[in-house]
Amino acid sequence: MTRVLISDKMDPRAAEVFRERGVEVDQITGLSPEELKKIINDYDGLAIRSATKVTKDIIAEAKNLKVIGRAGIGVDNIDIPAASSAGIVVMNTPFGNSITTAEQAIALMFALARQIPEANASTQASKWEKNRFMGVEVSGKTLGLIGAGNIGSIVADRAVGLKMKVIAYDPFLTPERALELGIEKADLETLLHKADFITLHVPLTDQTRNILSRENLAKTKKGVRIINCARGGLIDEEALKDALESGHVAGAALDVFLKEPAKENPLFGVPNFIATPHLGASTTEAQVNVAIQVAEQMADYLLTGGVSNALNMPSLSAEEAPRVRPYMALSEQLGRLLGQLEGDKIKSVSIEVEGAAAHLDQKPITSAVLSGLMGVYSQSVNMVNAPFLARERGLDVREIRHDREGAYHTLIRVTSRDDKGQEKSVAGTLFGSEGTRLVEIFGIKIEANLSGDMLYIVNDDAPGFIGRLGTLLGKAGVNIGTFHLGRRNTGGEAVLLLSVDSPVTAGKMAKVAELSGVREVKSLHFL
Ligand SMILES: NC(=O)C1=CN([C@@H]2O[C@H](COP(=O)(O)OP(=O)(O)OC[C@H]3O[C@@H](n4cnc5c(N)ncnc54)[C@H](O)[C@@H]3O)[C@@H](O)[C@H]2O)C=CC1
Ligand SMILES: O=C(O)C(=O)COP(=O)(O)O
Repeated sequence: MTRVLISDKMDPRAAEVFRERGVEVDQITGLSPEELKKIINDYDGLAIRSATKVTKDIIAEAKNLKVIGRAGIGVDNIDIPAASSAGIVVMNTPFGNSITTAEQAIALMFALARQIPEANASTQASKWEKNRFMGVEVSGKTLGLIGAGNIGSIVADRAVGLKMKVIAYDPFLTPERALELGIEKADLETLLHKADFITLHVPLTDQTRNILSRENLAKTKKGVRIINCARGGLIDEEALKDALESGHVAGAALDVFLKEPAKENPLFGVPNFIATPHLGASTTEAQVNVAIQVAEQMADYLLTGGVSNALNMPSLSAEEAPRVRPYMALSEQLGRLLGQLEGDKIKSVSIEVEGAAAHLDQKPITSAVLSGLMGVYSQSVNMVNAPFLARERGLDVREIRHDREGAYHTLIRVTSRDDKGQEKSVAGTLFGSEGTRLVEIFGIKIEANLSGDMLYIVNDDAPGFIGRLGTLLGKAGVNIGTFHLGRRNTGGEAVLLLSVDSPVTAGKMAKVAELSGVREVKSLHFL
């Protein structure tokens, strides 16, 4: 039975969805890394929010884990390279909590502008300090967005509605999109100089870490107010403390901290500072959205192979999966065939799709070819980690799509190139419900099913050979299942692909190799 662990607080609808889909689910929150390590091996899926840290060490113990689902956006608590090399799909829910988080940023902007938390505390302490809490209007002010992706764009939309002027620093924001949002694209320097409010909506990466450094904070306009609902680590907390204390920064509201849970922080107790405990995504609506979505996505993957919102694998919808799966099987076989015949001589590979295959997303096909090719060397290779391992090995991979239809209604051709530039190519098609078929090997037309144990023999195309081979294999007790023959038009060379009932031992292979007329022999295995 497929089993999933939910290791963070999550709306109960996640567990309901898993159960409705026939997936067994345990929800155990607050586990220490050691406790999680001990039990993770029992699960096929792990559903988390931001509290669980899925480190390399945890992944090393997760021998059965196939998918990690993040009910939310940020995946900086997951070691994605480690998951990828272990063949584990990592998926998130990129839109389910965006509105909620954007609303939190706007709420914090108002809280800063009108000092609402302090005014609340003072009033309830019976002080009635009407003169102390003089605020500022946001209307007409400049809001500087650092990051204008999903959340940043929603913040921009709300801020434009509040009659603010919005400028955005985001190298990936196109001028057309900026125009559509009614905002202005700016470089970081300009934004720092002009903004009355700055709000951060970028992921935490090596490029964004400390983006509001001490140096950059010093470049901001005096009296600026800063909001961070994205990730701790984007702002130098010590420098922000100093800037608040000196009055250069008039206020700061942080939902996220360098170290979470933030039980202690240099900013705590500093004037004009507002803190919330990573509540950006915490509304009923957002939590229901992300819980249902993550459970659906994970169940789809575990039960049907459908992939959505994966960060380390191409998407494949549950509806698309049955249509693409036969192509993936064919691609895997072609990759495996080439991998077994050409081995580590392969320096580059090109994957061509033609006919019906050209209308499909090519990414799953490429992943499947690479998974077959690299799977020859390691049993832990799969669709997720194959492209990653190929890159690591320096394998050059090209994808080519032909709209033309040739002799077959659909065709996949895989060509390898060795370091001397020599090309070897295999091609296959799908035959309706009958499944996959190899149709060409190294320039020779053939028709063969690639499955189980097989023998690949290149021999002189001369009378009597097949009889001699049959006799030898018969005497050796090797039962032939299927027999496929192809010949080159020139050069008197033929190719034989035989399926055999059990692997042929090295001793018997040597006897075949000695048979007169044999130029090459190899035993092959397919899944
Ligand atoms: N506080 C909370 O509870 C929540 C926090 N978040 C966080 O909000 C952040 C933004 O989320 P989304 O808008 O959904 O992400 P997104 O991926 O849609 O947008 C991020 C934007 O940042 C831009 N960007 C990337 N690198 C950049 C750089 N070096 N300089 C400037 N811009 C850069 C990208 O081009 C992109 O447009 C993430 O860090 C996410 O983890 C998300 C949900 C809830
Ligand atoms: O979705 C995100 O990136 C968040 O930061 C939300 O975190 P949470 O699920 O509330 O722990």
